[in-house]
Amino acid sequence: MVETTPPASAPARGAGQAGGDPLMRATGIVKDFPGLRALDDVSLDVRSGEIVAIVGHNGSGKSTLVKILAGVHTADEGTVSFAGGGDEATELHIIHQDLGLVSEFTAVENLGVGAPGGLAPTRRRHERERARELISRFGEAFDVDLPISRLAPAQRSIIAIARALDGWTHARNVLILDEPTEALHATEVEILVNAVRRVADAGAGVVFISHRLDEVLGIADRVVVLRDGRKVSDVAAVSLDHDALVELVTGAAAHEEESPVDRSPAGDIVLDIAGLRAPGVRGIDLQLRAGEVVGVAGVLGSGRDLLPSLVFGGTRADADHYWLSGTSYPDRTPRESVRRGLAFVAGDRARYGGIRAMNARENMTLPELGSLTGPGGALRSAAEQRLARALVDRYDVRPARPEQAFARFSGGNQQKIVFAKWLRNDPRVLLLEEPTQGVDIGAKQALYAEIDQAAARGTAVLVCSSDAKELVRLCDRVLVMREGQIVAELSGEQLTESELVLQGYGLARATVPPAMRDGEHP
Ligand SMILES: Nc1ncnc2c1ncn2[C@@H]1O[C@H](COP(=O)(O)OP(=O)(O)OP(=O)(O)O)[C@@H](O)[C@H]1O
Repeated sequence: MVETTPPASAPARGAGQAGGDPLMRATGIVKDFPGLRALDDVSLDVRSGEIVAIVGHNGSGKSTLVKILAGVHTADEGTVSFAGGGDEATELHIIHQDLGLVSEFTAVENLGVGAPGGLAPTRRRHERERARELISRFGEAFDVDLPISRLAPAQRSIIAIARALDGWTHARNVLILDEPTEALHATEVEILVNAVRRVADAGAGVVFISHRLDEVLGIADRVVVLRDGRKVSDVAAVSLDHDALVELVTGAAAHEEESPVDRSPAGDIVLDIAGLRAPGVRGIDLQLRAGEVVGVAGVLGSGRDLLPSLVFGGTRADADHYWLSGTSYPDRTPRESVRRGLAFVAGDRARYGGIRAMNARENMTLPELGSLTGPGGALRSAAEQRLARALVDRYDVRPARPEQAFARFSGGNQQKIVFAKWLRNDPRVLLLEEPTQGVDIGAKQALYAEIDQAAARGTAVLVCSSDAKELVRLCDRVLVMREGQIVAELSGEQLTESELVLQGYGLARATVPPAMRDGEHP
């Protein structure tokens, strides 16, 4: 049993300096799930003023530890304690991977400053202004009256973070952020990191979970590494560099990152769209050829994250024309899109990625069961099981249990299952939104290889990502969006991380997409 015992209060050192007795102390935590020890004798101290990063491969136990600290799970062994008592008791504030927001509510309602609907106009105005002010601390300004399901992932993250920081009665609390930056563009990350640093400087303890190791080294004072449920390292961040951290996470020496593949020239046009329009997207022309990987970059609010769902038919969009494999496809729906060979790995994994109550096997085989059914339409169970087993092995899903419920896999392993589900049928067009979010450094390279191979088999790939490095690694060319329009196209030597960032912010010379030159229309 976990005892949550407030220890004798011991004030921490001055703001901004890690020191004193811990605000939070976990000792000897053990957690077993059926057939699996998720945490094995893990201890963690968090002091006032320090930012502690927890890193580890997918399934290493990070989220389980957070859930135990939060009291969501009960540990089988070990204790968790917090400093202070009464009004001074250290509180724990957590932003989980799924953010814990209500999709149908607006930003104002999610920030808890207004009950949904039914407020007097003056009060509502006041609360709207308050919500705008909270969000503006992150350098952001977006429509606080939209249901947050219509906002970009990064905007939703910002609302969750603003909510967690709002209303603290004293500064010496502990804030845990579980992969808060997965969908954020580099500059958005910087905004968040600065905000988190301010919270620590004011005297809070911060726990930051991320797979982005460079980011971890930039923000953390101390780095705790979990591997297979055990703590293998707990050291000052200054004593680590990228390679040392990779080695601690993977247990193997860091190897050079794969260089981009040399692709054969792209084939015929598979997807040909002109004048795609929807709220936030103002007339986009897009052509994808068989075998090419095209990226979409842009800052928060540029329309970057809207594009895959608009192309897929998950969100309604008008277009002057929309041709798929030479056939007009004016009325798009997700079901029909799948039938016509479109696949969509959505950024919002919790909502669209997988069906939580189904197991991994059912999730992976769901989009296309035709090849697994016999003459009478009955499912050939043995064939389905064989396929599920092969996919679990190929994508290195851990644990390798096709019968385990999707919801019980760690976030990164859920992403591998979603990939396996969409890639297994060689889609004509593969739409990817933040394809490696929550995926650890080893699995990321494996997913990149899968994308390369899909392209080599002739799939046209569209990849929207906040990670410029990822776009440079994966893409033949990258379209840069700003204010709902494509403002540049980068390829060849122009396609660099810095150029993508400059173009995203409109700080570089405009590059006219080749297809728009000389009045030519794609
Ligand atoms: N409710 C559950 N039932 C069974 N197994 C679970 C449950 N929750 C987590 N696990 C397992 O415990 C292990 C640790 O999972 P956890 O979510 O803590 O990993 P993680 O380090 O947060 O991974 P990721 O980086 O992918 O988010 C995994 O093998 C996971 O499948």
